[in-house]
Amino acid sequence: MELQLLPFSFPIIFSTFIFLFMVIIINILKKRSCSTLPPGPWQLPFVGNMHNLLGSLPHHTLRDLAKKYGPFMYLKFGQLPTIVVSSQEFSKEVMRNHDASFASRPQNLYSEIMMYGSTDIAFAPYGEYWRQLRKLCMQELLSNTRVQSFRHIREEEMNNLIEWIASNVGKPINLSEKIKSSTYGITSRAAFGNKSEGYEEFISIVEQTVPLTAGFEFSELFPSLKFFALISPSRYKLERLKQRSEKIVERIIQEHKDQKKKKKNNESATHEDFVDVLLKFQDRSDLGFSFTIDNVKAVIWEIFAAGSETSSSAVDWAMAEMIRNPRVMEKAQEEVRQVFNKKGKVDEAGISDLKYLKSVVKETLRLHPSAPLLLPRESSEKCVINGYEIPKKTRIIVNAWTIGRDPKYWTEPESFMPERFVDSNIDFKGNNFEYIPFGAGRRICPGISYGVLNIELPLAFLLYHFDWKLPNGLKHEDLDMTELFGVSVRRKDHLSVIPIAYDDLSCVKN
Ligand code: HEM
Repeated sequence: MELQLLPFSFPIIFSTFIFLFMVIIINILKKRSCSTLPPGPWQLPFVGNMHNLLGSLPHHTLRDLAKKYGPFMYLKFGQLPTIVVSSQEFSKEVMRNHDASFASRPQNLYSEIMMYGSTDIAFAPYGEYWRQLRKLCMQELLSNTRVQSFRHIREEEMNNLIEWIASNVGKPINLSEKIKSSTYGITSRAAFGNKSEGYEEFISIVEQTVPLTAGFEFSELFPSLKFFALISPSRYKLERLKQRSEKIVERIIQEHKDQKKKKKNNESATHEDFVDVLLKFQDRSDLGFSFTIDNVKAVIWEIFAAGSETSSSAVDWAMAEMIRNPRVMEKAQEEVRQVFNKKGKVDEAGISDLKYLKSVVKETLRLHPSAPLLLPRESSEKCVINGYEIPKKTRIIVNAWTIGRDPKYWTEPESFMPERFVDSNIDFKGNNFEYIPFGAGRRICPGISYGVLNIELPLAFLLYHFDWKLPNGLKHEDLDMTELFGVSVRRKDHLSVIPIAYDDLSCVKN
């Protein structure tokens, strides 16, 4: 079968190469005719599969290029003109001084398919729809009151996790898997009210879409070659995943509608989940913008994906870093135990007293920002920065990972030293441009409080109840910290560890 195809496929491959060669030459000529662009490599045609072809992750490769061309670098991803920002100074230019010009996002295959034509918050183009939807999200979904209303869910899920670990004391466990399923459990209950049927499948769909969210697919890098977009295997994969996720979301929405009919009007609104809230706003004429059932589905999907993957990978990194740095682990445990020993159990009320643990979380997000290249932005108008003219529709990538490790701003940048944050005013709210794990400006992450609580609380539980050992005599300094590519960067290996009980665990055994 394969041999029969060979005579046909050779001319196709050959003509594709000739065509790509022509595209590259045209691009070189175009670039040379414009002298106002920042310096940079003329072309990076295969950046989409950069991690496979060059054996390097995009944020690493972009850092190496920035060392050569500077922190405000121009390059082309295929046909896409792109600026890569790798310094505090230029990230401030883009996300504060010229924030309005760079507040849009490029659309991609993922946002077109999974986000119902980019009608979620993260991919919606900058404009009235995004503004209204973001306001709704900030006031109704991710407000402090709403985040607090999920406290019992977080504590219950954490107690379940501790109970499971308690039954496996002294044995190696896959902590990464357990952290992930607890975090998804919290988001699932906050979003849907329970771990509804199909929730495991929903998680698996999110995981399969993660590598496709970055918009680095071949067909996306050459948008004028429309044929490639039509036959793209990613399109086919995403369409199939969407069909599966849509069935689950539709069933959840129907269950909520049925429950609402049964509920009496005066029933408490304090236990509203995200789906309840979003359905209240669907098709409302007084909303000032059209919010259809497809838009509801896009936001549900987004909150589920954004709300779990980011926090669970941060907990995983924090545990791995502390296991590699026993001094930090001991100090963090001492603090957690001092705060909660009187109560004999961890609860959310005490989290605000964990000054050192909060610094551990900040340090984790400095070295391992969940989204190392943030989410790409796109210029909505021509704009001049540092004398360079950035044309409309240029893609902007901010390399938060590189900035977080730059020796200009950080002493011993590669070391895990939470102390650097202890008496420092630097935070992640978008005011310190050398530290931007949640981005900055108009499009800064709206889920900071929700996300950070979902990192701090699990860590407090894990550190309070257990000491941790590596299995098979593995030394702490040998723990592998290799990253796995995706829009959210996880550790490549699962964290396999042995829990040793610190207390009698009576609080979770009851
Ligand atoms: C550790 C946790 C998290 C990290 C590190 C993180 C990081 C980010 C980053 C870097 C961006 C892009 C910001 C920019 O372009 O300037 C972003 C956007 C976004 N995040 Fe998060 N995030 C986290 C948790 C969450 C959670 C829990 C939610 C929701 C439940 C969420 C929802 C969103 C949304 C909707 C956007 C798009 C905002 C917009 O475009 O207007 N994130 N996040």
